[in-house]
Amino acid sequence: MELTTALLYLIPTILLYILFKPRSKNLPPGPKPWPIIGNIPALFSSAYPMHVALTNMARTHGPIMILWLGTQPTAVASTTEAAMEILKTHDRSFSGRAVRMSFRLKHHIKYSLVWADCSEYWKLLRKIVRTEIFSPKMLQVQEHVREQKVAELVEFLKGKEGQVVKISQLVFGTLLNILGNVIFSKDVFRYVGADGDKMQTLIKEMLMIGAAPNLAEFWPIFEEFDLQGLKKRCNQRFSEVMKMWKGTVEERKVKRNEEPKDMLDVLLLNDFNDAQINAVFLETFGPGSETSSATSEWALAELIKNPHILAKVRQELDQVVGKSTVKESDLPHLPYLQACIKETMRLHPAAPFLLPHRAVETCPVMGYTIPKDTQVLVNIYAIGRDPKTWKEPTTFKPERFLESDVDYYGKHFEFIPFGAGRRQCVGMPLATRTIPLIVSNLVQTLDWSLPDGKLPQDLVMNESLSLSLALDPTLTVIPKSRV
Ligand code: HEM
Repeated sequence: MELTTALLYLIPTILLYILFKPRSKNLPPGPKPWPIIGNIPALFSSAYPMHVALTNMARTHGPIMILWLGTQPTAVASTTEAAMEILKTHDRSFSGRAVRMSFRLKHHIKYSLVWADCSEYWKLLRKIVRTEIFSPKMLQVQEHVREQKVAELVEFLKGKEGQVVKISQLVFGTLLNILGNVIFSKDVFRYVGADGDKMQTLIKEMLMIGAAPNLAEFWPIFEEFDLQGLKKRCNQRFSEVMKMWKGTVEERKVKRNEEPKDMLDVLLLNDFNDAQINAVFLETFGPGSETSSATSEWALAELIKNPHILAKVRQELDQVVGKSTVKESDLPHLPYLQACIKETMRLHPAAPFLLPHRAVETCPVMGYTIPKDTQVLVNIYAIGRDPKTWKEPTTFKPERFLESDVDYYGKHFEFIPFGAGRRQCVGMPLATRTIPLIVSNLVQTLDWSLPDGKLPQDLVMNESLSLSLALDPTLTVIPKSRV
């Protein structure tokens, strides 16, 4: 019945599309689209994952190109200059979000930080997050908790000596615990025991569902039918995950901390209601965990694959930290480690297209016209591997960051793993502490070998793109305590 109704909508839409196909002038170049389906076949039937397919297409069509995903125009920026025009010169015009259909949940989207346009509420939320939740003071208050969570990970791994472990799963759990403590001062992941990873499963499933291609994104006419059931499945996970923290929120409403100690205290102090609190929690657990764990996994994989670089990291740790455990306060004194993390983010950006932007008004870019409501992707994967900017672009070479002042804060458009401008990642101050802390502790205290007697050079570094740009297959390693 639903399908029949959908077809009744679709047929007139196709006819209208053929008759009144948008013929905006001066669009950027791009591959020739098919009627109705646009460039979907070129993109999804390619032998390469989407980020590589788009990088290859840009070689033919140039720094800014346009593709039609079904009936929806998508502009893709693939050079430093194009990124700068979008995120700096015309930052306001491109500050909208192209909202993933599966995330358009009734009680969520209204209060979303990630998916809202730059409304007054969005501005307030960002201000609170920046100045009260990830402020230098609050980050310092919680520093010892993050160090403790990383120490627990290391202890667990020491107990797994000689056994094969999937590192990303454990790092993801550690990050959920770090975030759980940022959010409401509680762990949400247990290394052992039934249901210890329930939150992890729900968050991953939600992100996976959200990242899956949704027909309604290509043909918005299908939105209300939810033909693939993606929105419904996402909503179910959201309801379940909310139940996991409901008790904590209710308890805190009754018994408040005098001084704000975590995100929940801050939100209650600012009179946030339950729906607002749920949205903020979800959007901290979601983007915070997956991106940081993918980056930590890539960094460890690169260090294992490049033993001479790992040796330099350990030498720096020996000199700066000696026999003590690496603390967050050591991180500013470990430039080589920091260079390794930057090099990881250049080669393997967790969000290779940032999050999808949207033109809130028609705007020029590099002499072309981007029509209002076009989805805009900034291909930082292509930018990070552009041979015009980077020597030996596909080689893992941390030294390049020691020799330059290029940093990830959003001023150097050739390297923007956290984005730039008004939609830049709000979690950057946390991520830039947590990831080097995890990676340095893992290599300081443990030696790593590969299963089945494989040598470092045998490590396969294939990428897959779903929730984020992930190592595929995931890194399986055997830990051994270092003496
Ligand atoms: C390696 C770690 C991380 C990376 C690479 C990363 C990357 C990004 C990127 C590329 C964006 C979109 C920027 C744009 O569209 O222009 C973003 C947005 C965002 N990130 Fe992160 N992120 C990381 C960690 C975190 C953490 C730890 C949190 C929170 C705890 C977080 C929360 C957010 C939020 C809420 C947004 C949406 C901001 C907005 O639209 O206004 N991220 N992040």
